Amino acid sequence: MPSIALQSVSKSYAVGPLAVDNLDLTIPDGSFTCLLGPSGCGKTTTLRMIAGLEHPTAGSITVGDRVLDSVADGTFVPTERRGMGLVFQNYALWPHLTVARNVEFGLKVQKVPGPERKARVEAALKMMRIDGAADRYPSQLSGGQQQRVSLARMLAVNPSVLLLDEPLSNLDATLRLEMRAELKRLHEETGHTIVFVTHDQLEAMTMATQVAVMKDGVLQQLAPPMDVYHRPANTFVAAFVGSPPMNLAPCDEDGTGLGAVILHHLAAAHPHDLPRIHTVGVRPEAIKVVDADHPANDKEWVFDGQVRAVLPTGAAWTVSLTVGATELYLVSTDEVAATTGDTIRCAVKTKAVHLFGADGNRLELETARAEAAEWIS
Ligand SMILES: Nc1ncnc2c1ncn2[C@@H]1O[C@H](COP(=O)(O)OP(=O)(O)OP(=O)(O)O)[C@@H](O)[C@H]1O
Repeated sequence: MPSIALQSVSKSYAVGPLAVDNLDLTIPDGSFTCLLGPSGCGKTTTLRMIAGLEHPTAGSITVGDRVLDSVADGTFVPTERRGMGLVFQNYALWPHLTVARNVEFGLKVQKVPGPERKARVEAALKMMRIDGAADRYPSQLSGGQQQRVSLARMLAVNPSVLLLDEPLSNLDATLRLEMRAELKRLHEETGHTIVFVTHDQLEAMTMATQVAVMKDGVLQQLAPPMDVYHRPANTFVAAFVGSPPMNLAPCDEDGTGLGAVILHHLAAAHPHDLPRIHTVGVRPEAIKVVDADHPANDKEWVFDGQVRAVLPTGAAWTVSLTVGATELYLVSTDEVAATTGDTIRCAVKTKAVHLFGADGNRLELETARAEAAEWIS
């Protein structure tokens, strides 16, 4: 199936602000696209519009040359003719059918012959590790098991586009991890196009080939997960993706706050980069604990922080520390042998510092430098 393209798509309901605001989004064939954002940002509405369960109030949705929706010329292709498989949070299993019959249902509609139907039902149940419950009814299953049945039902039909709305939300942590791996493997094996709604950044980071980060109905960034992480488009994305989130420090005008201190350091390293930078950001893992006599230098921002708490997670140490009036988090994979109240010396590579302008948008060092040159002249 060719790419799905949403062009200038908006959606308003009778009450409230725009649920989706002028969205341009291309979902390439074979991609695993995660719609990521906090509750109410318009993810589900976007998915439902792709599915044909909701009408856009402006814009168009196309698949290659085929128009699925166009507000301008009144085109609307109903859900069942879009060839997409749907799994929503609320399972929608038939209560009077057993698990196996639920999974079989779509295949019957497609008139798949009996023996093939049986084989496909068995394979889908096995893949979702729910084959032991084939003869039970949905009311006899836990929420997580029901979620797996609805995934199995969709997989059995084998649609070329899978639309999934938080399909793993009711699973426990172990199963969730397994299912992520399963879905990722499935995607790599089948080459299906997957659109996956989640508010869980880890889920998006681990599975997606591209992540669409949304806030208040507006697309904030569309990029591969590593780009979203390493080059967040703005302070919202920087703070939303990552756990603990990126440390953000405003560069207050009186020059006393942490942001200003970092900026001062950057200015020493890059004398013309000062103006336009409003906020600086540092990922927790970019802060390294160094020896107490580690010297200041122009490649790193070196500072002393007071330890508020050391939080070992087993694989790493998360440290909450204060630097002046600012609280920071650092994450270290080496043991941090410090306790509350200790002073530790830390270093951050200058190139690991993220810069944001007054509008919250990312500034590349080169851009900042060019703007500074313009500002100075
Ligand atoms: N049927 C509806 N009528 C009125 N407003 C709605 C309706 N459905 C959604 N909204 C509003 O549209 C906005 C976007 O909702 P949507 O469900 O798409 O967000 P979401 O990002 O999927 O949130 P969640 O993660 O909580 O499901 C919200 O402000 C919501 O209140």
